[in-house]
Amino acid sequence: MAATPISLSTHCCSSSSAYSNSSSIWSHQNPYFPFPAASPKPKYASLQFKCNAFPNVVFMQDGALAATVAGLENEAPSKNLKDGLTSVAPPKEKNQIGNFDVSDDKSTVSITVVGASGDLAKKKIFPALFALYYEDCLPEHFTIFGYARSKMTDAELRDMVSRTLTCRIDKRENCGEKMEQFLQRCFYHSGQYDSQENFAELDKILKEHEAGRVSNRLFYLSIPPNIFVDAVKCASLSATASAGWTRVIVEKPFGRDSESSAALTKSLKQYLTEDQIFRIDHYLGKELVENLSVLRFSNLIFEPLWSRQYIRNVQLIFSEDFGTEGRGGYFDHYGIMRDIMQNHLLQILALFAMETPVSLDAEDIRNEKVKVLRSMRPIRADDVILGQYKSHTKGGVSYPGYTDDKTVPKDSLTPTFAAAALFIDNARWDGVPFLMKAGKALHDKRAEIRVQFRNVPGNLYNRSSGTDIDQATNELVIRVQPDEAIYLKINNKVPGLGMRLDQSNLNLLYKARYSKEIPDAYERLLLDAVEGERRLFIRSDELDAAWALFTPVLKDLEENRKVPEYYPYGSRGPVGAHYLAARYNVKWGDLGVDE
Ligand SMILES: NC(=O)C1=CN([C@@H]2O[C@H](COP(=O)(O)OP(=O)(O)OC[C@H]3O[C@@H](n4cnc5c(N)ncnc54)[C@H](OP(=O)(O)O)[C@@H]3O)[C@@H](O)[C@H]2O)C=CC1
Ligand SMILES: O=C1O[C@H](COP(=O)(O)O)[C@@H](O)[C@H](O)[C@H]1O
Repeated sequence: MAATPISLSTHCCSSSSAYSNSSSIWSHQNPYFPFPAASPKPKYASLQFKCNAFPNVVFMQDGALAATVAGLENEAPSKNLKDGLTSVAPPKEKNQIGNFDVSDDKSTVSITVVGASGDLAKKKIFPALFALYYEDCLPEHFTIFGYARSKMTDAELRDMVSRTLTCRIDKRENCGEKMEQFLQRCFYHSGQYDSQENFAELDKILKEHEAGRVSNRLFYLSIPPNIFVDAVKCASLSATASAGWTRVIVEKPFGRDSESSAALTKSLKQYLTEDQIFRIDHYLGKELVENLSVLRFSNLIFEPLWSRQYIRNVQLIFSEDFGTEGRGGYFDHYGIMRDIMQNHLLQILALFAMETPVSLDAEDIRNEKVKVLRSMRPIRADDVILGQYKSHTKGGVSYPGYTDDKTVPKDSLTPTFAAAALFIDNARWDGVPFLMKAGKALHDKRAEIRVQFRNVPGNLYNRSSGTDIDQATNELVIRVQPDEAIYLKINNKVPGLGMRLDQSNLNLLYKARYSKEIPDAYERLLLDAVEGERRLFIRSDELDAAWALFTPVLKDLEENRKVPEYYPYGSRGPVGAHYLAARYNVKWGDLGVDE
């Protein structure tokens, strides 16, 4: 029986006076109190999306997240796709995958991976597509094409895809059988990225596979950025879907500063409308990043505390325990601030700090994110610490330094580590340091958000308990990876007759709570692109705002040839990061005992 999703759209409060010190946070008069006493009946409850990967969660067409309640009937209204298209069959109760009826015989989706012979295609895109297929998330009629200059037959592509299957599905039941079926849908066409003629050949073959159905086409540009525009031009002029939609997923880097990013956007827009461009930031597809808004807007207990009044600082931390191995050539042109901070960490910051959006619709969310980015104070070069890893020998194993990579110039000053202090000059966040730290070749691999709360004023236990309560402020940690978790550090009494305080974690560890594995970010994003759901993709004004923030400081650091602090491969990074944090009275949270 179909399940009825209950809309979780928030009925949001006005928060204009929320930063005053007045009323108790628990009071119903509190302007942050997000739900009216009696929640109105959801406008509609629709089952627009459902596949095996997400059995308890459905996405409404407007992007609203809805929880299913088993046993109730589906009341789904239907809406057609925006950008596009010719009619898609109205939703049915069964076999509905997002905007597609999986058993719809009239339309088809062709996904072309441009740059199919490359690293990202093998490592992420094909495995994600297979996982979606395995979970029955792709429409009934779909075809996958690999396109690149390398000469390959269909059989060779299939062999490559099956050999590089690194996805979470590979140990599952019937994986081999499903893979065989999936591979039968994969084809390859060799061509140049700047040849309209070659794309016209692709178009011809796509048409044969589409067999007269309404064709919808998704091109995934998994190629180096200098050939993005050529490929978009040729795809758009020679291989656009004639009746259905055409969308293009673009991978970062989206330029290396405001100027080059604007030029790229301008060039892309010669051939595509903004609605057709899906700029990927795969961190937005990570489960815990997706969960950030749920945490904030569907729990009463967090949103009232989400401001300068209660939060002392926020830390956004990314570290990898390996270097730029194999990607030094690309990396040296960008550095860690462009590779990680300007996009992944800044996107998380925007989601973390935004005001409550009007709805969960993509445009409403992206509007709020842009406002955060535009409210940010210019980053001072003095508030940035740069580092670069050097070789190190440990336990008889020697690890290379960054400049030992043959594709990196010996005198490169490109930072592989950076820490920075950022501020949002708006009413909610005035004065709260948002500290970012990102590095390669560090001692561990992690990505997390740490929220350190203010001290308890006039704390009764400050002196008598023998605990340094100043050190024991509440901290909320959202661990994006690995071992996805949300935990809250609280102070509690050590059991016994005495009065000694301890700090413990209230811990939601995903692998203990949920038996199903977490889908890879690329699965979610590819599915969203097929669906036309833009919430997790970067709009051009968001991108402009992100570059407007980072370009001046990058220019300053580069023009002044700021020398990075050298840190040994596998270490915790430069000491300068600690001085930077101390300047704002902050201690990095990832150095604690629970780490
Ligand atoms: N790899 C990763 O982990 C990540 C990659 N990205 C981005 O994704 C995109 C693809 O990355 P990745 O797969 O690593 O890239 P690759 O360097 O592996 O390039 C992909 C394909 O593009 C073709 N190609 C490479 N260099 C050139 C060139 N100079 N001129 C024309 N064609 C070329 C090659 O195919 P052929 O010779 O067969 O035509 C190659 O197989 C890039 O934009 C990258 O920045 C983003 C995040 C992570
Ligand atoms: O975009 C990038 O991300 C990866 C890290 O992604 P993750 O999902 O494995 O955490 C990073 O290694 C790479 O340098 C960067 O370009």
